Amino acid sequence: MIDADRLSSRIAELGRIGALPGGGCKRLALTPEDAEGRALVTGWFRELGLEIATDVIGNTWAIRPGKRDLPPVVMGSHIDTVATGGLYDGTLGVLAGLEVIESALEAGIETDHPLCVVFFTNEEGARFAPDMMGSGVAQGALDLEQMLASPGIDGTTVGEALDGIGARGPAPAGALKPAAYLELHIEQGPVLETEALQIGVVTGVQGISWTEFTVSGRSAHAGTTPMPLRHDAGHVAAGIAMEARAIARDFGPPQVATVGRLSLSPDLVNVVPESATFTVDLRHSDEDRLQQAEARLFAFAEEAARAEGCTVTRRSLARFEPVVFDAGRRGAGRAGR
Ligand SMILES: NC(=O)NCCC(=O)O
Repeated sequence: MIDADRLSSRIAELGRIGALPGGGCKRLALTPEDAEGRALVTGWFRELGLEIATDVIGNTWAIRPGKRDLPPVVMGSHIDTVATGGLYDGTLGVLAGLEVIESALEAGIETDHPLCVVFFTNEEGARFAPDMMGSGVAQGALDLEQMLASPGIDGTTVGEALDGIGARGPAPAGALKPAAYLELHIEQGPVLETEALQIGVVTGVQGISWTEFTVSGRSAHAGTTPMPLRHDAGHVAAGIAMEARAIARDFGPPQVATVGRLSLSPDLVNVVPESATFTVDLRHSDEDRLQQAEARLFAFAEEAARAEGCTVTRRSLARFEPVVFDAGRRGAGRAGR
């Protein structure tokens, strides 16, 4: 039996780090708050006498040895949050993994495979793109050097931020080789709750496409510049944002589209913007549909910029193909219901 009270109290204690006044918390990756969270969780690993390791991108894991020389069954998630994060997002997966190990230790249960709990660095991608960075590096899906050079929203690179909080470890990327990976995660959307379901087995991960657009036009006086003579970067950005929404509408579920960041320059009430930088997050569980959504958006952006006498450039911040989870593991989840 796991100790649900111990699990809840750990979730609450971790949630006090970076707590927001109205509830929830903010522990952006590799900030001092993240460092405090890492220290707390690693302290719990240490109290159980587990073998702790940290790799070059700050992924940290703890192992309870198994009876046989086999790769570990890994449980975990992340402890970084977005700027308006919930208490359970990521932390549940890490602390539930810890709880499984502690309960097994208390009950004297020995397993063939080692049991491992891990927290991956920058899974949220809120400070540094892309998301799922630590696990991507661990699995060889993302290049370590490129990720270390990735600039954050404040200009600091991942490498600098890792060193800033002393989170860079000696273990090489890919040192953690799981036999299987299990993650308990709070639902990140409202569907289970709307349908009054307690729990679901996740079937896969959406394909993710993050693009940063920069539109360049010409600043001009808002009062005296006739509309046909404008090269309004803000107008083009607004059109592209509307098109992203139209794509989601036309494609239908599960296509989703989000403009999460947008900044105009010079960002003044009475000046036509000379530049606009913004992001579009497109997701779909089918790779062909995702590519079609990207193609439509990119073509629209070119045309919208041209029509306004502006130019547009784009930069890919994240691109992951959809993943379908292992059928055997999913079936095991259903059998246990
Ligand atoms: N909470 C969480 O696991 N986030 C993944 C990042 C994303 O969905 O962009």
